[in-house]
Amino acid sequence: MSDPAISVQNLYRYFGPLKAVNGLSFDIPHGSVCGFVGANGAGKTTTMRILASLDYPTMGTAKICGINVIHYPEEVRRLIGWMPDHFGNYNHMTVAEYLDFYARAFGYRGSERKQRVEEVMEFTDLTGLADRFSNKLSKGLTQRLCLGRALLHDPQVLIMDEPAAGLDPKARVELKHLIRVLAEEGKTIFISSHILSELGEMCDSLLFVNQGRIVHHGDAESLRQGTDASGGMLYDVQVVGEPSRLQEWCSITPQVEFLESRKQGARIRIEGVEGALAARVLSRMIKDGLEVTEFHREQRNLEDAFIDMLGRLENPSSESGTPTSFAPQP
Ligand SMILES: Nc1ncnc2c1ncn2[C@@H]1O[C@H](COP(=O)(O)OP(=O)(O)OP(=O)(O)O)[C@@H](O)[C@H]1O
Repeated sequence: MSDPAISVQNLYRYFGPLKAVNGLSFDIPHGSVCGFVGANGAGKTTTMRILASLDYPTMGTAKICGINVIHYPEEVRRLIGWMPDHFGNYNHMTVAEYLDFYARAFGYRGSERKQRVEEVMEFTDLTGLADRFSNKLSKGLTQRLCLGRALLHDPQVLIMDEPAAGLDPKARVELKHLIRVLAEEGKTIFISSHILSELGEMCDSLLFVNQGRIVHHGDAESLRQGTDASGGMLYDVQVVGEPSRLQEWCSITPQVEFLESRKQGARIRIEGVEGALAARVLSRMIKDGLEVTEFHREQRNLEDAFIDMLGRLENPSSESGTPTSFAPQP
Protein backbone atom coordinates (compact mmCIF):
# COMPACT_ATOMS: atom_id res chain seq x y z
CA MET A 1 0.00 0.00 0.00
CA SER A 2 1.39 3.43 -0.90
CA ASP A 3 2.31 5.97 1.77
CA PRO A 4 -0.22 8.72 2.51
CA ALA A 5 0.43 12.04 0.78
CA ILE A 6 0.91 13.63 4.20
CA SER A 7 1.64 11.72 7.38
CA VAL A 8 2.24 13.33 10.76
CA GLN A 9 2.99 11.18 13.81
CA ASN A 10 3.25 12.47 17.39
CA LEU A 11 4.41 15.87 16.27
CA TYR A 12 5.45 18.41 18.91
CA ARG A 13 6.85 21.90 18.54
CA TYR A 14 7.65 23.91 21.64
CA PHE A 15 8.71 27.55 21.71
CA GLY A 16 10.21 27.71 25.19
CA PRO A 17 7.34 26.76 27.50
CA LEU A 18 4.72 27.29 24.78
CA LYS A 19 3.42 24.04 23.26
CA ALA A 20 2.46 25.35 19.82
CA VAL A 21 2.06 21.80 18.44
CA ASN A 22 1.31 19.28 21.12
CA GLY A 23 1.23 15.71 19.83
CA LEU A 24 -0.46 15.86 16.42
CA SER A 25 -0.98 12.65 14.45
CA PHE A 26 -2.91 12.42 11.18
CA ASP A 27 -2.72 11.01 7.66
CA ILE A 28 -4.05 12.60 4.50
CA PRO A 29 -4.55 10.25 1.55
CA HIS A 30 -3.44 11.06 -1.99
CA GLY A 31 -5.82 13.11 -4.10
CA SER A 32 -7.86 14.49 -1.21
CA VAL A 33 -8.49 17.99 0.04
CA CYS A 34 -8.15 18.41 3.80
CA GLY A 35 -9.13 21.58 5.66
CA PHE A 36 -7.07 22.54 8.68
CA VAL A 37 -9.18 24.51 11.12
CA GLY A 38 -8.44 26.15 14.42
CA ALA A 39 -8.60 29.38 16.35
CA ASN A 40 -5.78 31.94 16.18
CA GLY A 41 -2.67 30.47 17.73
CA ALA A 42 -3.94 26.86 17.52
CA GLY A 43 -0.73 25.70 15.82
CA LYS A 44 -1.75 25.54 12.16
CA THR A 45 1.02 27.66 10.67
CA THR A 46 3.63 25.96 12.83
CA THR A 47 2.47 22.51 11.62
CA MET A 48 2.39 23.65 8.01
CA ARG A 49 5.83 25.22 8.23
CA ILE A 50 7.23 21.92 9.53
CA LEU A 51 5.56 20.08 6.64
CA ALA A 52 7.05 22.61 4.24
CA SER A 53 10.51 21.87 5.70
CA LEU A 54 10.87 25.41 7.04
CA ASP A 55 10.98 24.50 10.73
CA TYR A 56 12.01 21.55 12.86
CA PRO A 57 9.70 19.76 15.27
CA THR A 58 10.76 19.35 18.88
CA MET A 59 9.72 15.69 18.55
CA GLY A 60 7.85 13.45 16.15
CA THR A 61 7.85 12.77 12.43
CA ALA A 62 6.31 14.39 9.40
CA LYS A 63 6.40 12.76 5.96
CA ILE A 64 5.34 13.80 2.50
CA CYS A 65 4.65 10.81 0.22
CA GLY A 66 6.65 8.67 2.66
CA ILE A 67 9.68 11.02 2.68
CA ASN A 68 10.76 12.39 6.03
CA VAL A 69 10.73 16.21 5.89
CA ILE A 70 13.43 16.55 8.51
CA HIS A 71 15.91 14.15 6.93
CA TYR A 72 15.20 14.86 3.26
CA PRO A 73 14.02 18.47 2.93
CA GLU A 74 15.30 18.87 -0.65
CA GLU A 75 13.29 15.88 -1.87
CA VAL A 76 10.23 17.08 0.00
CA ARG A 77 10.48 20.56 -1.54
CA ARG A 78 10.24 18.97 -5.00
CA LEU A 79 6.98 17.31 -3.98
CA ILE A 80 5.21 20.20 -2.31
CA GLY A 81 3.89 23.58 -3.32
CA TRP A 82 3.90 25.96 -0.36
CA MET A 83 1.61 28.95 -0.18
CA PRO A 84 2.41 30.88 3.01
CA ASP A 85 -0.01 33.29 4.68
CA HIS A 86 2.44 36.14 4.08
CA PHE A 87 5.05 36.23 1.38
CA GLY A 88 7.64 38.63 0.11
CA ASN A 89 7.40 40.49 -3.13
CA TYR A 90 9.87 42.57 -5.12
CA ASN A 91 9.75 46.11 -6.40
CA HIS A 92 9.93 46.62 -10.14
CA MET A 93 9.41 42.96 -11.01
CA THR A 94 6.52 42.17 -13.33
CA VAL A 95 4.25 39.16 -12.89
CA ALA A 96 6.06 37.32 -15.71
CA GLU A 97 9.51 38.22 -14.33
CA TYR A 98 8.48 37.14 -10.84
CA LEU A 99 7.34 33.71 -12.02
CA ASP A 100 10.33 33.39 -14.31
CA PHE A 101 12.65 34.12 -11.37
CA TYR A 102 11.08 31.31 -9.32
CA ALA A 103 10.97 28.92 -12.29
CA ARG A 104 14.73 29.48 -12.63
CA ALA A 105 15.14 28.75 -8.91
CA PHE A 106 13.19 25.51 -9.42
CA GLY A 107 15.75 24.51 -12.05
CA TYR A 108 13.80 25.14 -15.25
CA ARG A 109 15.89 26.38 -18.17
CA GLY A 110 15.31 27.76 -21.70
CA SER A 111 12.08 27.08 -23.54
CA GLU A 112 10.86 24.69 -20.85
CA ARG A 113 10.98 27.55 -18.32
CA LYS A 114 9.14 29.92 -20.65
CA GLN A 115 6.49 27.29 -21.28
CA ARG A 116 6.04 26.55 -17.58
CA VAL A 117 5.62 30.25 -16.72
CA GLU A 118 3.05 30.63 -19.52
CA GLU A 119 1.13 27.57 -18.35
CA VAL A 120 1.00 28.83 -14.79
CA MET A 121 -0.09 32.34 -15.87
CA GLU A 122 -2.81 30.79 -17.97
CA PHE A 123 -4.03 28.56 -15.14
CA THR A 124 -4.15 31.44 -12.66
CA ASP A 125 -5.62 33.78 -15.29
CA LEU A 126 -2.70 36.18 -15.04
CA THR A 127 -1.63 36.12 -18.71
CA GLY A 128 -3.24 39.50 -19.39
CA LEU A 129 -1.34 40.95 -16.43
CA ALA A 130 2.08 39.54 -17.31
CA ASP A 131 3.60 43.04 -17.56
CA ARG A 132 2.03 44.46 -14.38
CA PHE A 133 4.34 45.08 -11.45
CA SER A 134 3.87 42.18 -9.09
CA ASN A 135 3.86 44.40 -5.99
CA LYS A 136 1.03 46.54 -7.38
CA LEU A 137 -1.58 43.79 -7.65
CA SER A 138 -4.80 43.60 -5.65
CA LYS A 139 -4.93 41.08 -2.79
CA GLY A 140 -6.87 38.61 -4.92
CA LEU A 141 -4.41 38.81 -7.82
CA THR A 142 -1.47 38.61 -5.41
CA GLN A 143 -2.88 35.38 -4.01
CA ARG A 144 -3.22 34.00 -7.53
CA LEU A 145 0.38 34.95 -8.21
CA CYS A 146 1.45 33.20 -5.01
CA LEU A 147 -0.52 30.12 -6.04
CA GLY A 148 1.13 30.27 -9.46
CA ARG A 149 4.54 30.39 -7.81
CA ALA A 150 3.65 27.34 -5.70
CA LEU A 151 2.55 25.44 -8.82
CA LEU A 152 5.57 26.14 -11.04
CA HIS A 153 7.22 22.78 -10.41
CA ASP A 154 3.89 20.91 -10.68
CA PRO A 155 3.93 19.59 -7.09
CA GLN A 156 1.86 16.59 -5.99
CA VAL A 157 0.96 18.14 -2.64
CA LEU A 158 -0.14 21.72 -2.03
CA ILE A 159 0.08 23.25 1.43
CA MET A 160 -1.89 26.50 1.65
CA ASP A 161 -1.90 28.63 4.78
CA GLU A 162 -4.99 30.85 4.93
CA PRO A 163 -5.10 31.51 1.17
CA ALA A 164 -8.55 33.11 1.38
CA ALA A 165 -7.72 35.54 4.20
CA GLY A 166 -8.49 39.12 3.26
CA LEU A 167 -10.03 38.25 -0.12
CA ASP A 168 -13.30 39.76 -1.24
CA PRO A 169 -16.14 37.35 -2.09
CA LYS A 170 -15.38 37.36 -5.84
CA ALA A 171 -11.68 36.64 -5.32
CA ARG A 172 -12.62 33.86 -2.87
CA VAL A 173 -14.89 32.23 -5.42
CA GLU A 174 -12.11 32.41 -8.02
CA LEU A 175 -9.59 30.89 -5.62
CA LYS A 176 -12.05 28.16 -4.65
CA HIS A 177 -12.54 27.35 -8.32
CA LEU A 178 -8.77 27.00 -8.83
CA ILE A 179 -8.51 24.73 -5.80
CA ARG A 180 -11.33 22.59 -7.12
CA VAL A 181 -9.61 22.24 -10.51
CA LEU A 182 -6.34 21.25 -8.81
CA ALA A 183 -8.19 18.68 -6.69
CA GLU A 184 -9.79 17.25 -9.85
CA GLU A 185 -6.30 16.92 -11.32
CA GLY A 186 -5.53 14.63 -8.38
CA LYS A 187 -3.36 16.90 -6.25
CA THR A 188 -3.47 16.53 -2.50
CA ILE A 189 -4.37 19.83 -0.88
CA PHE A 190 -3.91 20.74 2.77
CA ILE A 191 -5.51 24.11 3.38
CA SER A 192 -6.03 26.18 6.49
CA SER A 193 -8.82 28.71 6.75
CA HIS A 194 -11.08 30.50 9.15
CA ILE A 195 -13.90 30.50 6.64
CA LEU A 196 -15.37 27.19 7.68
CA SER A 197 -18.44 27.23 5.46
CA GLU A 198 -16.20 27.43 2.39
CA LEU A 199 -13.89 24.70 3.64
CA GLY A 200 -16.87 22.44 4.23
CA GLU A 201 -17.86 22.76 0.59
CA MET A 202 -14.48 21.99 -0.91
CA CYS A 203 -12.82 19.59 1.54
CA ASP A 204 -13.04 15.81 1.69
CA SER A 205 -12.06 15.96 5.35
CA LEU A 206 -11.61 18.53 8.08
CA LEU A 207 -8.96 18.50 10.74
CA PHE A 208 -9.81 20.63 13.78
CA VAL A 209 -6.93 21.63 15.98
CA ASN A 210 -7.01 23.38 19.34
CA GLN A 211 -4.00 24.34 21.45
CA GLY A 212 -1.74 22.15 19.35
CA ARG A 213 -3.97 19.04 19.58
CA ILE A 214 -6.44 17.51 17.15
CA VAL A 215 -9.99 17.66 18.41
CA HIS A 216 -11.71 16.23 15.35
CA HIS A 217 -10.82 14.62 12.02
CA GLY A 218 -13.70 13.70 9.76
CA ASP A 219 -15.83 14.84 6.87
CA ALA A 220 -17.91 17.98 7.09
CA GLU A 221 -21.20 16.10 6.95
CA SER A 222 -20.41 13.78 9.85
CA LEU A 223 -19.28 16.80 11.80
CA ARG A 224 -22.56 18.56 11.23
CA GLN A 225 -24.55 15.46 12.12
CA GLY A 226 -22.35 14.32 14.99
CA THR A 227 -22.50 17.66 16.69
CA ASP A 228 -26.18 17.93 16.00
CA ALA A 229 -26.87 14.68 17.78
CA SER A 230 -24.95 15.63 20.92
CA GLY A 231 -25.17 19.40 20.82
CA GLY A 232 -28.89 19.97 20.51
CA MET A 233 -30.88 22.14 18.15
CA LEU A 234 -30.51 25.81 17.36
CA TYR A 235 -33.47 28.19 17.23
CA ASP A 236 -33.92 31.77 16.19
CA VAL A 237 -36.35 33.46 18.57
CA GLN A 238 -37.80 36.91 17.97
CA VAL A 239 -39.64 38.74 20.75
CA VAL A 240 -41.48 41.98 21.35
CA GLY A 241 -39.65 44.30 23.73
CA GLU A 242 -36.19 43.96 25.23
CA PRO A 243 -34.20 40.89 24.01
CA SER A 244 -32.36 41.01 27.37
CA ARG A 245 -35.48 39.48 28.97
CA LEU A 246 -35.02 36.48 26.73
CA GLN A 247 -31.41 36.21 27.84
CA GLU A 248 -32.43 36.27 31.51
CA TRP A 249 -35.08 33.67 30.83
CA CYS A 250 -32.54 31.37 29.13
CA SER A 251 -30.15 31.70 32.07
CA ILE A 252 -32.72 30.28 34.52
CA THR A 253 -34.22 27.66 32.24
CA PRO A 254 -32.68 24.19 32.13
CA GLN A 255 -31.70 22.66 28.79
CA VAL A 256 -31.82 26.06 27.09
CA GLU A 257 -28.73 28.08 26.31
CA PHE A 258 -28.52 31.66 25.08
CA LEU A 259 -26.00 31.79 22.23
CA GLU A 260 -26.11 35.32 20.78
CA SER A 261 -28.26 38.43 20.70
CA ARG A 262 -30.01 39.38 17.52
CA LYS A 263 -31.82 42.53 16.49
CA GLN A 264 -35.18 41.53 17.95
CA GLY A 265 -34.24 38.43 19.88
CA ALA A 266 -31.59 35.79 20.00
CA ARG A 267 -30.23 32.52 18.83
CA ILE A 268 -30.67 29.84 21.44
CA ARG A 269 -29.78 26.18 21.78
CA ILE A 270 -32.17 23.59 23.10
CA GLU A 271 -30.46 20.43 24.26
CA GLY A 272 -31.56 17.12 22.79
CA VAL A 273 -33.00 16.60 19.35
CA GLU A 274 -36.68 15.95 20.01
CA GLY A 275 -39.20 18.31 18.48
CA ALA A 276 -41.48 17.74 21.50
CA LEU A 277 -38.89 19.29 23.80
CA ALA A 278 -38.70 22.39 21.59
CA ALA A 279 -42.48 22.64 21.72
CA ARG A 280 -42.39 22.52 25.54
CA VAL A 281 -39.70 25.21 25.62
CA LEU A 282 -41.78 27.47 23.37
CA SER A 283 -44.88 26.91 25.45
CA ARG A 284 -42.96 27.69 28.65
CA MET A 285 -41.56 30.89 27.10
CA ILE A 286 -45.04 32.10 26.35
CA LYS A 287 -46.40 31.07 29.77
CA ASP A 288 -43.54 32.99 31.37
CA GLY A 289 -44.68 36.15 29.61
CA LEU A 290 -42.22 36.46 26.72
CA GLU A 291 -44.02 37.82 23.68
CA VAL A 292 -42.66 35.56 20.97
CA THR A 293 -43.23 36.72 17.40
CA GLU A 294 -41.09 34.11 15.68
CA PHE A 295 -39.55 30.78 16.64
CA HIS A 296 -37.83 28.66 14.03
CA ARG A 297 -35.13 26.02 13.81
CA GLU A 298 -31.81 26.94 12.20
CA GLN A 299 -29.45 24.70 10.31
CA ARG A 300 -26.21 24.10 12.17
CA ASN A 301 -23.20 25.26 10.21
CA LEU A 302 -19.55 24.34 10.62
CA GLU A 303 -18.84 27.44 12.70
CA ASP A 304 -21.50 26.29 15.19
CA ALA A 305 -20.03 22.80 15.23
CA PHE A 306 -16.55 24.12 15.85
CA ILE A 307 -17.63 26.50 18.61
CA ASP A 308 -19.63 23.69 20.21
CA MET A 309 -16.62 21.42 20.11
CA LEU A 310 -14.41 24.04 21.72
CA GLY A 311 -17.10 24.69 24.33
CA ARG A 312 -17.30 21.01 25.21
CA LEU A 313 -13.51 20.86 25.52
CA GLU A 314 -13.53 23.77 27.94
CA ASN A 315 -16.48 22.34 29.83
CA PRO A 316 -16.31 18.54 29.52
CA SER A 317 -19.23 18.00 31.91
CA SER A 318 -21.65 19.32 29.29
CA GLU A 319 -20.65 16.35 27.10
CA SER A 320 -22.17 13.85 29.48
CA GLY A 321 -25.61 14.22 27.96
CA THR A 322 -27.32 14.12 31.35
CA PRO A 323 -28.65 17.64 31.75
CA THR A 324 -31.30 18.61 34.25
CA SER A 325 -34.60 17.52 32.89
CA PHE A 326 -36.96 20.08 31.38
CA ALA A 327 -40.18 18.89 32.93
CA PRO A 328 -43.48 19.92 31.36
CA GLN A 329 -45.08 22.68 33.40
CA PRO A 330 -48.43 22.06 34.97
N1 LIG B 1 8.77 31.54 16.21
C1 LIG B 1 7.95 31.55 17.27
N2 LIG B 1 8.41 31.87 18.50
C2 LIG B 1 7.58 31.87 19.57
N3 LIG B 1 6.28 31.54 19.51
C3 LIG B 1 5.77 31.23 18.31
C4 LIG B 1 6.58 31.21 17.14
N4 LIG B 1 5.79 30.85 16.09
C5 LIG B 1 4.56 30.66 16.59
N5 LIG B 1 4.55 30.89 17.93
C6 LIG B 1 3.39 30.75 18.81
O1 LIG B 1 2.90 29.42 18.66
C7 LIG B 1 1.47 29.41 18.75
C8 LIG B 1 0.91 28.79 17.49
O2 LIG B 1 1.12 29.71 16.43
P1 LIG B 1 0.66 29.40 14.95
O3 LIG B 1 1.09 30.55 14.11
O4 LIG B 1 1.10 28.04 14.55
O5 LIG B 1 -0.93 29.39 15.11
P2 LIG B 1 -2.05 29.43 13.98
O6 LIG B 1 -3.02 28.36 14.31
O7 LIG B 1 -1.45 29.40 12.63
O8 LIG B 1 -2.72 30.83 14.25
P3 LIG B 1 -3.30 31.94 13.21
O9 LIG B 1 -4.63 31.43 12.77
O10 LIG B 1 -3.40 33.14 14.05
O11 LIG B 1 -2.32 32.06 12.09
C9 LIG B 1 1.05 30.86 18.96
O12 LIG B 1 0.85 31.06 20.35
C10 LIG B 1 2.23 31.66 18.45
O13 LIG B 1 2.33 32.90 19.11
